[in-house]
Amino acid sequence: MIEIQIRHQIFTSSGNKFLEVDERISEGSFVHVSGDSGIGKTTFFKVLSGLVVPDFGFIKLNDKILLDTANKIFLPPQKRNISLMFQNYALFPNMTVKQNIAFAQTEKDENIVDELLEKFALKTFENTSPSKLSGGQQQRVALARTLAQNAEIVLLDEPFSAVDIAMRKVMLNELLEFNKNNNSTFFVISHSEEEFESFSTYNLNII
Ligand SMILES: Nc1ncnc2c1ncn2[C@@H]1O[C@H](COP(=O)(O)OP(=O)(O)OP(=O)(O)O)[C@@H](O)[C@H]1O
Repeated sequence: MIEIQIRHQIFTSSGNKFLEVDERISEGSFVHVSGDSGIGKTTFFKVLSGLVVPDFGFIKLNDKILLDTANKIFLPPQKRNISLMFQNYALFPNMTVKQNIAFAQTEKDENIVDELLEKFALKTFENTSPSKLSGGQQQRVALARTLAQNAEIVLLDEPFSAVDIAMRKVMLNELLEFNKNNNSTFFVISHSEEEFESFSTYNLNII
């Protein structure tokens, strides 16, 4: 079970508001995160992963407390076993595609890297710098890198925004398979409701 309680003031162009989340989510869920633009979805991911400390927060993953502001408990990002794919990919320009994907692995496993290169049609670019790739190709590298971490919680911020429809299907199937096989919990921010409606097991709408 994942318990999440967050209250955090965010500063938007239309004034200050509170990002408020209070949810209990079963492990292994595929969570579709929705909400208006600028409502705080990315900030929510940053709080979950430990990049932002909220004004108030309690996050528990099974028996492990990741955050408890009332008791001054804060596990840093590297101790949370959560992987995060940013909207802007944040790939390392001085590494090849393959090195980018392998970098994230705490336990190195080249077979997994090769499998991901294959599945996301990146094999031919494995020794290329990501800066030479198109936006959609870079997004595929970012997603492969995030999955390669094999984390308990996977956070994906608009993971398909730059890829074409055919590749979206491939990537989506890959995510679902990964979700099922690894029992990791996925949180996916996406504006395409209909794409996620049929298979997401939990809806988290931020208001
Ligand atoms: N650490 C922070 N503390 C307070 N406010 C923040 C913080 N980080 C971002 N903000 C503000 O919170 C607001 C919400 O931003 P955020 O990127 O989380 O929204 P979003 O729902 O992901 O938007 P979009 O769907 O357009 O990507 C923005 O106006 C931003 O300036």
